Amino acid sequence: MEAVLKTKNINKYFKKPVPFHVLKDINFQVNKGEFASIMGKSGCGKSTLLYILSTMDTDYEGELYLNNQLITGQDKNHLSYIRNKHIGFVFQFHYLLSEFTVLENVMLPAKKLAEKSLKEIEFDAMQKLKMLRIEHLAKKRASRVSGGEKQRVAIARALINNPSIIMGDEPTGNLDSGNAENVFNIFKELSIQQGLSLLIVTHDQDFANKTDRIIEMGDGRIIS
Ligand SMILES: Nc1ncnc2c1ncn2[C@@H]1O[C@H](COP(=O)(O)OP(=O)(O)OP(=O)(O)O)[C@@H](O)[C@H]1O
Repeated sequence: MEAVLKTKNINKYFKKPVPFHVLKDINFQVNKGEFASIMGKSGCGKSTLLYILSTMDTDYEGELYLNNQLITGQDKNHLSYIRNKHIGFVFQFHYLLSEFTVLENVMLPAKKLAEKSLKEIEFDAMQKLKMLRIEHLAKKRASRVSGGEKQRVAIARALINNPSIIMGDEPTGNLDSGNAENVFNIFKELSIQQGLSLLIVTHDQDFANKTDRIIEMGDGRIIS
């Protein structure tokens, strides 16, 4: 199995307000095309782990690999590049720029990467919007589309640089059941048809049950 993401003995400590061992010996991997979810009680360390896996937090012990490349210890600029190129994020809140159009929002991470011309980026962004069946919204301001549509725009934006993995922190947390199912189906399609890996933190048992694997966390550890 080809690992897209892999951790070796990740441990994390918070020093304040009191010393606290928040993540304990985290060892797992997500394979190419695998759709995995992370579940666990509030406060067990899911967001803290995702913050490390997404390369945002570098203050931990152990090793993190992305596409077999050691990420731990890389400098900030390189981490920012890796994050933008290889990881797509979808959060509970969409974080779209409300005054920008849908198309402009989707184009932003590719503009930041600056590896393609604006014409190419616009073409790619339209392709992603078509894939998510929201191309008719391209010229609308982000503030003018519905909640479910906003989350699909956020997914299109996460996909624009063709990442190896999508990470999500409760991406369906703000959606009604119909829209949540929609997002699940999009993720499933991406994993099957494009071999994209997904690692999604969720409190939604129905959502998790339908993923390929549930990673259960408890008290800072992976328990199953
Ligand atoms: N910056 C911080 N400093 C100190 N303690 C923290 C910090 N961030 C989080 N914690 C603590 O670490 C533990 C894990 O928090 P985390 O946010 O990772 O949990 P979670 O599983 O994502 O919870 P939830 O499901 O409620 O989002 C909690 O006890 C939290 O209070």
